[in-house]
Amino acid sequence: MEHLDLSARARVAGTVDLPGSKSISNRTLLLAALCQGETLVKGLLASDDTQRMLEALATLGVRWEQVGDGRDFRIMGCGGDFPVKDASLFLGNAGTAFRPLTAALALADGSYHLHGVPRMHERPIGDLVDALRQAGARIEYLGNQGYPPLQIHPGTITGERVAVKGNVSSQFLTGLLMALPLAGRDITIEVVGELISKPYIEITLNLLKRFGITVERRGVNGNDWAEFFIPGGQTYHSPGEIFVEGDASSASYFLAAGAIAATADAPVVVTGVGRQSIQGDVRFAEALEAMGAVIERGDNWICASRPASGKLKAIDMDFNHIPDAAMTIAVAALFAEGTTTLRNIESWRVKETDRITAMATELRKVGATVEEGRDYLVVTPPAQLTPDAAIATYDDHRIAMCFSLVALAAPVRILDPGCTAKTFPTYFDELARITRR
Ligand SMILES: O=C(O)C1=C[C@@H](OP(=O)(O)O)[C@@H](O)[C@H](O)C1
Ligand SMILES: C=C(OP(=O)(O)O)C(=O)O
Repeated sequence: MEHLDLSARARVAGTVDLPGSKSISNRTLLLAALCQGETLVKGLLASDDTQRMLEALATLGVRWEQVGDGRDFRIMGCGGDFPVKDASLFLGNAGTAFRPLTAALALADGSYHLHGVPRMHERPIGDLVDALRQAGARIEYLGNQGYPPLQIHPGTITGERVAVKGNVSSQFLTGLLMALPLAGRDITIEVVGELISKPYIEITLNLLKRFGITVERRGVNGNDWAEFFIPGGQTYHSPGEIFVEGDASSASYFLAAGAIAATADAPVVVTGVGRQSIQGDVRFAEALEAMGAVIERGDNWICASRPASGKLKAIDMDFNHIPDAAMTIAVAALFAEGTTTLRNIESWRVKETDRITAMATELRKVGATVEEGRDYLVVTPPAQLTPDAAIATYDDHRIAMCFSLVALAAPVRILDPGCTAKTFPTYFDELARITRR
């Protein structure tokens, strides 16, 4: 297997211009397709996940073209009436493509076969399919019940109320929120049980608003996330031009590097996200602050350096709101004094791999003592990190990226480093630019 050997690099300093946000890129592409008219999407992320969405839209007959330096795209929307009515779409392992497209195509009066990589066929989608079926959609499981691949048949939307479970993935609710305005009638979405990953719903609502769609969030019995009312008779309106801000989850690796090893006079700075960001993962910086790191923020940048005392301290925190960036804390914990506990992260088990087990396994390879629970991880660092560990990455971009931080103390081998292409193909080049011996 291909690998990348990272030699020990004790110093880190410099600025990283972040690539575009995955979550915003894929939402924006689909919303632009659902519009009547053209949208210029600026600063789109170039990665496997966005490529899957672009290819899917092309297969569905949505015209788009690359403009300028390659990061800007013009999308010619089709008002939700996809020209191609019978298609097979390969969606890789992109949850932000698979879940919202399932919802949009279930309402699109066509026959669509949706499939992905083997791991995508192990990632649940049953709660979304159940909700769409309540609204009148006709969706068939082609493999295991509750999982992709799916065959969507033409259906008629009849329901006025759908219930969706919120405790496995917020992407199911995101898919419904993006697609149900197409139904042309008043619809209420009821969220059953605890909703996880809430900040991703904020991203969805924010972007829907920019595309002219009104959604009323209604609290019930003190739960602000209980219901979403979508008034009928709405159409998606292109904002004309939309700019994709930098990826806040991708920022986490550089900010953690700064918090571990940068000095205050030569910090690590990421540009593209800051105080104005609409992504929940900017709150990763708060977790670093709790560990003692020095963080500064501007409207469009965040800067990190190590604590004045020199060493990070352990934290015990609920990470349900930032599940992706939280993986970076599990590795930063190797550099902290004491035992770090990450709580309420059960969704890790159904992502690119079972991330709780995978992180525990790989953290142990560098010498950490790790306790793994159903929905938590407890990490105690060793006195010294074990050198030359070979980190398996399970085709999970975030495992490859967060374990690169081990090199701030000990040489480490990252197996299959190319897996970062899912969201950040140039990650290791950027890391090399800011690290020194
Ligand atoms: O909606 C989104 O853009 C995402 C939601 C999160 O998933 P869950 O809601 O499944 O936690 C996150 O992990 C994923 O990377 C992106
Ligand atoms: C969980 C992730 O991806 P997806 O959008 O495929 O759910 C992730 O990027 O960490």
